Amino acid sequence: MSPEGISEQKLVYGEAGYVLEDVPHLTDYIPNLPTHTNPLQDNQAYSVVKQYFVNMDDTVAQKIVVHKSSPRGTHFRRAGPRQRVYFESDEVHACVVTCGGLCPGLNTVIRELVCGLAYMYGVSKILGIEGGYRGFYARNTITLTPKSVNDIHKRGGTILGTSRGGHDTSKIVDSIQDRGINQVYIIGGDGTQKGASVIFEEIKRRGLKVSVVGIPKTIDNDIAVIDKSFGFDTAVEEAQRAINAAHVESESVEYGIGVVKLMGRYSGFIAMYATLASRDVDCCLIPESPFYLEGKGGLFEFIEKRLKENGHMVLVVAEGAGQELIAESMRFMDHEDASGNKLLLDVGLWLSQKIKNHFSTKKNITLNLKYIDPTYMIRAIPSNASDNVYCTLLAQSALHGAMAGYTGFTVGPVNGRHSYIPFYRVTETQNQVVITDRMWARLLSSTNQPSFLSQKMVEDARKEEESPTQLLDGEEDSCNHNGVVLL
Ligand SMILES: Nc1ncnc2c1ncn2[C@@H]1O[C@H](COP(=O)(O)OP(=O)(O)OP(=O)(O)O)[C@@H](O)[C@H]1O
Ligand SMILES: O=P(O)(O)OC[C@H]1O[C@](O)(CO)[C@@H](O)[C@@H]1O
Ligand SMILES: [Mg+2]
Repeated sequence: MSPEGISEQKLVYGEAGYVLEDVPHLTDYIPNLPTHTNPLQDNQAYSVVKQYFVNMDDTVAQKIVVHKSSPRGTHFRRAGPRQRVYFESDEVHACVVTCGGLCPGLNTVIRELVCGLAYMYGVSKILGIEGGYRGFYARNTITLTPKSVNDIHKRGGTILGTSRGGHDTSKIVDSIQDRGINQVYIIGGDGTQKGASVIFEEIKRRGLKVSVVGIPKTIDNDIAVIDKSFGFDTAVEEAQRAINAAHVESESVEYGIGVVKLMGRYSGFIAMYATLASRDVDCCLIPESPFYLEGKGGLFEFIEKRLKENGHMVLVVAEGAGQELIAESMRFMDHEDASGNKLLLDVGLWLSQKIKNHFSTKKNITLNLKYIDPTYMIRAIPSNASDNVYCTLLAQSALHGAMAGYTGFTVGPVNGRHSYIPFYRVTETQNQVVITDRMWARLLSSTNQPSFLSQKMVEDARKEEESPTQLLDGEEDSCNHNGVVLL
């Protein structure tokens, strides 16, 4: 064990710099566990599929842009059903919990976990834990069956309820142990995955035959390593309605400005992709890219220019953008939510006021500014078709992993292939937009907005581009940070 009580990393080295960052297995701490034939072997739907079972040696490369002489680098265990399983169908007692903020697709993941366990593995004991982590010890449970979850994917939110805070590891593990649960499916964001990791450590310390599986959820797309998180596509699509409204409003009046606030506490992915998708946005502001209002190259100057050119403009701002500017101009209150996440000040309202004041006092222009905040409306809708498919794959990959005896892992696509990733890899950093990367450059050239970067930042970024190793790393970052859609 490392000093923090976290298990040692399971690293397997191969030739030419190959490294497998493997996930824990129940047999790591419970020797001589019996295995069983995978029931899928006799399942009509699967028995005809060639090579249905994943080869034990299959791994997924984290870096796919490589140079001739570069080492092969980090790999993760490929997700999918295994020939042998470590649970018999009637032995499984699974539970599902949802934690953190809402996200389109939560109900789809719950549904597919229940249906997958029941239809593929013949599991009949599945519990829903109500109200997030604290529900393990403070709330009732719900029995989940394929019938009871049949049409929940058509609803937004989570049928189980969710919460922030309330993670009491020993009470949670006591509850798991007392109820005889042996597969725990935990759906949630970065905080939730940290919580899942300590639950796994405690289960391992107690020597319990319990698989702990994390399914990454966050509308912000800020979970590291995986290509993108479920609900993100739905959010980008739904954001178009708000942007369209802002565009219609602003172009219908004199000096019209539409300001749209989108979610993204630390990462501006929704704002960036919604802007790129729309083409009606004149300026996108995200937490990763500092901006300034006054003076040459500032936001006010750009707004004035666009208004002169087009008579109207649309501005998209991620909720975490410009927080340091707001803090400077207001009495800053450093508040946190129950999980310790920083509570943000409303950048949309603040910015709208600042823009209106500037033009009325300094330019003698009365703007027609409409501020639209669709954030919770976007988060509360059901997932779209592509997210539904994605949620299904996530759920199925998760339960195949648990049945195969893997534990202490998060499931997710890495370069398009579903993989089992150790908890520490998804919790050690947050996924953010890299503003010296090509995707942000694409956005800047699409909106033709200023970069707001100082000369020094531009020079530093250029130096990085000129170094071949840096370039390689940068390319890889693009893949993981910007999702599977990179060209
Ligand atoms: N370091 C941690 N250790 C144990 N539990 C944690 C930790 N961080 C957060 N949690 C627990 O995880 C749950 C969810 O955390 P949080 O509210 O930060 O949401 P999240 O999972 O990050 O999702 P999102 O931020 O995308 O809405 C909470 O119940 C919280 O107590
Ligand atoms: O649900 P709450 O506590 O209002 O939190 C809102 C936050 O949750 C997120 O939607 C992430 O789940 C962020 O985008 C947002 O800042
Ligand atoms: Mg979080």
